[in-house]
Amino acid sequence: MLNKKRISKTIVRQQDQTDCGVACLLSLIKYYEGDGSLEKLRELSGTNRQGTTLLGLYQAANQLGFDAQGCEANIQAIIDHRTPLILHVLIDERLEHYIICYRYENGKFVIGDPAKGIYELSAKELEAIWVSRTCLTLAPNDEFVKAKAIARSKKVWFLTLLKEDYKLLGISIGIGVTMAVLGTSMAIFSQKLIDDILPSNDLKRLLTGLALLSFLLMARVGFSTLRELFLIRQSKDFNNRIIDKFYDSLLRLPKAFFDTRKIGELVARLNDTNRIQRVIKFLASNLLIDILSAIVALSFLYYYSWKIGLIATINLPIYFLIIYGFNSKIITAQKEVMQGYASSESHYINSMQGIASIKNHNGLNIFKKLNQLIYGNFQQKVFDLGKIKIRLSLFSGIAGVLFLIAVLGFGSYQVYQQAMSLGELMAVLGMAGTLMPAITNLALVAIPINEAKIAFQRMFEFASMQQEVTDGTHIEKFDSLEISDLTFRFAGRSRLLKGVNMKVHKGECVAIVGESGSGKSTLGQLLQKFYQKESGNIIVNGKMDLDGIAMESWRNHIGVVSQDIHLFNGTVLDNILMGTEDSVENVVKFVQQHGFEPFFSQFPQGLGTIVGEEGINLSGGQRQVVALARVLYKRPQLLILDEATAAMDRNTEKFTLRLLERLKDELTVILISHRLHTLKNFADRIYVLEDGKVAHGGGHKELLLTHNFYSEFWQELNADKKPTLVSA
Ligand SMILES: Nc1ncnc2c1ncn2[C@@H]1O[C@H](COP(=O)(O)OP(=O)(O)OP(=O)(O)O)[C@@H](O)[C@H]1O
Repeated sequence: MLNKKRISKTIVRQQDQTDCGVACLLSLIKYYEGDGSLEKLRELSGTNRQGTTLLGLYQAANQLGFDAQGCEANIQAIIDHRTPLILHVLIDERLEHYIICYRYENGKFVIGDPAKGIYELSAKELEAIWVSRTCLTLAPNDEFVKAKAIARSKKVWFLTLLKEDYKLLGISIGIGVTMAVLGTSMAIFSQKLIDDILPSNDLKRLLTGLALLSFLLMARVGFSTLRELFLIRQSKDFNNRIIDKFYDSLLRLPKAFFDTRKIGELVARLNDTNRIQRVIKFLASNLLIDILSAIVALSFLYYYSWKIGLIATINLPIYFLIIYGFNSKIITAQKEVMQGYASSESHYINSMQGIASIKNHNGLNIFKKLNQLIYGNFQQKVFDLGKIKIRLSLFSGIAGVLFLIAVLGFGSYQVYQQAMSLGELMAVLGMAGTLMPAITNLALVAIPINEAKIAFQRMFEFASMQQEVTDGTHIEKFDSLEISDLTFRFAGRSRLLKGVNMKVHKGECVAIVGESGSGKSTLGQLLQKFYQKESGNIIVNGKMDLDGIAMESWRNHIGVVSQDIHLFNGTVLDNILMGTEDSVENVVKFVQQHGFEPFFSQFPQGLGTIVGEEGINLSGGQRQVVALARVLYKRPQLLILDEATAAMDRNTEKFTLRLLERLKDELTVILISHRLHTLKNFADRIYVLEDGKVAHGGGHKELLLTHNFYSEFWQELNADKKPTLVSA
């Protein structure tokens, strides 16, 4: 029998239309008691704005510990298949969608639909929408990680973050306990004052009592200040530590992670760490005091009147029931607020970065409207959460008032009956006055805890991702690189490189040319170890596979100037040094020796000119010159230039090529370029990338003998140069 309860508990709803595939996969992960997030699955499956391919789902499932298989099947095969599978269907004859078919039972298919939930379909109904007849079967294998194991590692991660704070937190908790006890002194004193001191007419007793009370209250103020001090110190240390750890984990994630993320979302998550700290502080400062205040106050209530104590005890579960009812609503609303915040942050960054395109396209109004929509949506979520919180406070507030009235009413009755003194009534009211806010705070504690839980969850999601593999063999120098039968595909995409073969030796310059989108830059990125190849070999120095070489060692030997040059905030000098400790004189010497001086002297303050967001904007060509100086200063042995001269004027490009020619003995160059005319005299070999393979390779003359992308260029150029008859 199919466990429908388990299905309805584990089905994950899609966040938008493109998520249906990953939502199906996540539902099945949860169905098999695992855990995960849409975020992670999106990355593993290469989900983008068009959605997820079945191939992407297959790849993600296999990486997550499933034995997955994509197949074509028919209805009978699904009836016979007794475990859940994902079907690719067509809704309303046009919309591609994924659903889960859990099982065929009692003449119907039990369907889990990330858009609509759980329902049943007859064979005929399913046949009508399952047009492609493709499906993904999956069964968890030994590598499948159960949710419990994930929760354990989450806990360990969190505790390691908090470990160094135990002492400070312990001290502030200790102070908190003392404060909770001292907090009762006022109530006790009021009882003594009314029942004993005032009737005795003894001024000395009154003064002694007041002095004692002043001392206790002062001590409370002193302790409170001290505790605040400890807590802000803990805040500072914890925030530094958590951001340091999180930022470090982020930087160590593979490049593929950043390809699919919006910067705003990442920044929002970094800011989320503050929420966690706020809650730790709140818990350490308020929670324990509230618990202790409640216990102490309740004990005193029992001490003065067991009946009033009982009234209080009965009242407590009411609060917790109220909170329990609100819990899931708050969690969902809070998640949405955070998501809304991340989206609006991302929208700001995106629009600021693309300000030129917005202006050129007269897109101000559209972006303004978009902002109203995105930010409005965020504020609506904040409003919705606020409404839930207000409802919660309202109910708990009403329960509080009812409780106080009950205590006052019953206490007054006791005084009428002379079962209680007036002073005791005052003390009881005082105690009830401390008990109520403490209980209300405890009842509301679910909110910050949930907030921190979500923030932690969002942070852990990134921090726990597989980082770049950095270890391996160190190499002393670079001699040669040989690529054979290299294949590669981006997650969920068809194969981009289908068996690339090429080689380059020390002192050589090879060029890679081909149409846009043929995979040249991707090949360059594979050489930078940004992505994992699918198959084939990249052999370094004739013996070592690139995969086995330590990341740091490899990156020490290579230098890259890529299509998108990023200059960091700081001076030109800072950008050349990139954190290396060296004297300015040495950099100046380097700049002079390499002939960069005329370029940098054009900048207002030469090497000291501030570039990047806070300084002047350099032209595209100037940026490329700075990037070239930066990479050569690193003294790489293998230089990868990806359209590195594309923005330069003819003279600057000539300077660059001459400089590289000069350095050729100590430098191997891989040049990815569309500037084919430059290659004739510069490149020792030219590889033409076509349909994922090196279709042609050789020197300039050799390539001109066959028909290819490179020879076509020269043919057209020569044709253009032929004299034409000018009609009179
Ligand atoms: N991170 C990515 N995820 C998925 N697909 C990608 C990613 N990066 C690039 N692609 C795709 O891979 C293909 C090859 O891109 P690549 O940048 O390597 O081409 P290219 O030959 O260098 O093009 P160009 O000459 O225009 O620079 C393109 O279709 C591109 O859309």
